[in-house]
Amino acid sequence: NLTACSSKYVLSQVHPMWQGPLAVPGGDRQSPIDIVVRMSVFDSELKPLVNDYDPDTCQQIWNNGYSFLVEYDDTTDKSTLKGGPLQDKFRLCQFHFHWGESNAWGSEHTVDRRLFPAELHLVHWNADKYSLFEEAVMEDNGLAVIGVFLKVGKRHEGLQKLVDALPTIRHKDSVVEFNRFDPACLLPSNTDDYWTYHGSLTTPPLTESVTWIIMKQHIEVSHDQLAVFRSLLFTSAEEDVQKSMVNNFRVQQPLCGRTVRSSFS
Ligand SMILES: COc1ccc(C)cc1NC(=O)Nc1ccc2c(c1)[B-](O)(O)OC2
Ligand SMILES: [Zn+2]
Repeated sequence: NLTACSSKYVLSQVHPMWQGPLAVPGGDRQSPIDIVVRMSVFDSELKPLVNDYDPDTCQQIWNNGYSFLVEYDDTTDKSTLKGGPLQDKFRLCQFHFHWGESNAWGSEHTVDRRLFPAELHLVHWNADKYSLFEEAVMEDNGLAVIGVFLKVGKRHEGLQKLVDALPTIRHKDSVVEFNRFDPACLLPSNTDDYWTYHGSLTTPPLTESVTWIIMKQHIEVSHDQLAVFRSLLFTSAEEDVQKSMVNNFRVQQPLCGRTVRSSFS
């Protein structure tokens, strides 16, 4: 729908979590999107991704009232991402997931309209250009986010350590120490095949600062592991009505003439 692209301000969908429309300045590169495979353009210049994560930089896991975040110490270059479509070196700051109340939906991006039960986002910021995540999140080319689709299948051994910590952060704003988790274990075996496009955060402030790198290959987690995600709560311990943390995804946004490039033909 071109109207959503040409207007100076686009009203993002009225999202249950955000109580009403959100005006986003100049919203013509919003995320997530549907990746139409046959419309993506193979770019032979795209390099393999180079991720170099140090599990010792893992610090804590917390429930922010919308997802759960595993946060990393990003004060040094110990956990970095470069290569792929990126010109600069990016530092890992956190990863989180989006999921549905059922296995039928939950991802933010889709591939030829196909929904996955969940999607992992590994968030990095441009440490060559900025000195803080808070700065980079407001700037063009400030963030690089790796998206990985989750499918329900065999149990993911690496994920289990994280799943076991979730009951200790059931409520919004709860935090626990979380150490020595290697996020590389959540990447698919093949990270050379991906789609990439310029987009935005999918939650406020919805800034258009993200180079998205969406993996073609998904990872598998078990039904029971995903069920523990759904045992989290949007609400804090004080609230008298507890709401289960499910469907924490944004609806697909208009492509507005953007090209999605693929690293594979
Ligand atoms: C209230 O939220 C904030 C307050 C202050 C600052 C500096 C940033 C944020 N939000 C933020 O970083 N969101 C955010 C960051 C990265 C990603 C996403 C959301 B996603 O689209 O889900 O995947 C990648
Ligand atoms: Zn996300």
